[in-house]
Amino acid sequence: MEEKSLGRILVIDDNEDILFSSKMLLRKYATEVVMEKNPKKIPFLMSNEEFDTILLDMNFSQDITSGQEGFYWLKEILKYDPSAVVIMITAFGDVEMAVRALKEGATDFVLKPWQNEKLLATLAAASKLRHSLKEVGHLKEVNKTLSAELSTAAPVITGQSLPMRQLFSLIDKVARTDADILLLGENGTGKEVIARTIHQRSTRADKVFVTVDMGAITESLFESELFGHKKGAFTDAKDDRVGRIEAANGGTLFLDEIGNLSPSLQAKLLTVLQRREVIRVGTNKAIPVNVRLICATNMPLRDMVQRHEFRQDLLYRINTVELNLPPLRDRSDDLPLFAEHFLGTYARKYKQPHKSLSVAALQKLQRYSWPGNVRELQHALERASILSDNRELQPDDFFFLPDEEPKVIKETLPAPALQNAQSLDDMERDAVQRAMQKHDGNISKAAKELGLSRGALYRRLEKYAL
Ligand SMILES: Nc1ncnc2c1ncn2[C@@H]1O[C@H](COP(=O)(O)OP(=O)(O)OP(=O)(O)O)[C@@H](O)[C@H]1O
Repeated sequence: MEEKSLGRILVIDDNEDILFSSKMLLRKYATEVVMEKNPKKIPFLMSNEEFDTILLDMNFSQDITSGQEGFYWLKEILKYDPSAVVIMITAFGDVEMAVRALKEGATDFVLKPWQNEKLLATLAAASKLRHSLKEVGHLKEVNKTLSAELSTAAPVITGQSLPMRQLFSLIDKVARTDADILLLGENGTGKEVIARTIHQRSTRADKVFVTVDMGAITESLFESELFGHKKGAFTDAKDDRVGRIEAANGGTLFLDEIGNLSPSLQAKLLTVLQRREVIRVGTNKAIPVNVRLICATNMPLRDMVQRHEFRQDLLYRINTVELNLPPLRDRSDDLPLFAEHFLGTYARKYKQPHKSLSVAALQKLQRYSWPGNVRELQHALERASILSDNRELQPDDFFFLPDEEPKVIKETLPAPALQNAQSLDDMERDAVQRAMQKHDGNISKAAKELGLSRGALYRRLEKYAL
């Protein structure tokens, strides 16, 4: 055993010989050994100090062997520190009493006179347990803090556009069902925000929400990150490690950018999801896991299945319910709400008066195509909040790069036409008209052929009065 690895130990026994011999044995392995003859000092000690392990005698009064005092003090200790690790000392080898002590919250027991090796082994196991209990306590705290932060600092905006109202009514239906969910949508549409909202509205709300960015995990670290590993399983495995899937046990596992997984990693993930158990690298023990799965991607998974880039069986495994997050340009009715919310956030952040949007500025924002969606809107509003002196933000407070020209039109433009702006418009009008005729007025199909979003096509139809 490593020196000082047992942390702080408290020994409570009315027998001075026991106190002395335990101190002699433990001082090498503990950072400190505190000895106490009088159990009545326990409340004082427990409210002022923290101990990693406590060795507690069962019987304090001479000739009394019922263990009642030991049980009483055990309860007292656990009142002060519910995750205290207490080892009972008993001289009588009374199995019934030891079993009762374990039931009442003791971690283990040792018999007097003890063998040093046995006592050290018991303490080593106890110290590991204490370490894990503290870690779990810490993680719970972190999780609580994060959930509290999330619900206060970043409320989800429901939006008032039709697509968002439809989306939230679906969310309310599925959130409490535990069904696995696939979120599809362009970058910045709020997939992660929605995943957290589903978790918060689910029966697992008080459990963990664990995110894994599949796009950021390298092939070599995948198994260790997701499934965990045993100390020594590979060169860099210095400690045992819990994988993200196991860490999410009982809660929600959010796999972001699932479309970025290589085929071999897709196969590994599928196996784990089907079996609902993980095996840490370097072990062969299967650990059952109960997680609610939410996956997200901005990639066209169905097209990828056609092209054999994404496994069909994995798609079926993750898409029990599919939710599509519409791009911001298709829900311009939500812009005023988002703007109001983010302008409020930045006013508080930069300690400024709450700015608003002029009608003209709002119109400019509603005409723009927002390729970066809500994230881009957020940045545009933050920039304008910082740079503009206007209380009411004006169109000039927002700068956008011109909309990308639709791909099909670009490809078919004959070179000479570029000299004349008028004919460029004509050509765009022609292309839009042809696409609409070809698809019998079906906006989605025409937009797809032109490489435009539905919103961008609507604007062009309006512009050319088609
Ligand atoms: N409905 C919403 N309510 C509040 N904030 C939102 C909403 N939708 C998006 N946002 C904000 O927009 C930004 C982008 O959201 P989020 O990260 O959830 O998008 P994403 O679709 O997961 O993006 P990516 O695909 O790039 O990971 C975040 O800062 C988020 O707070």
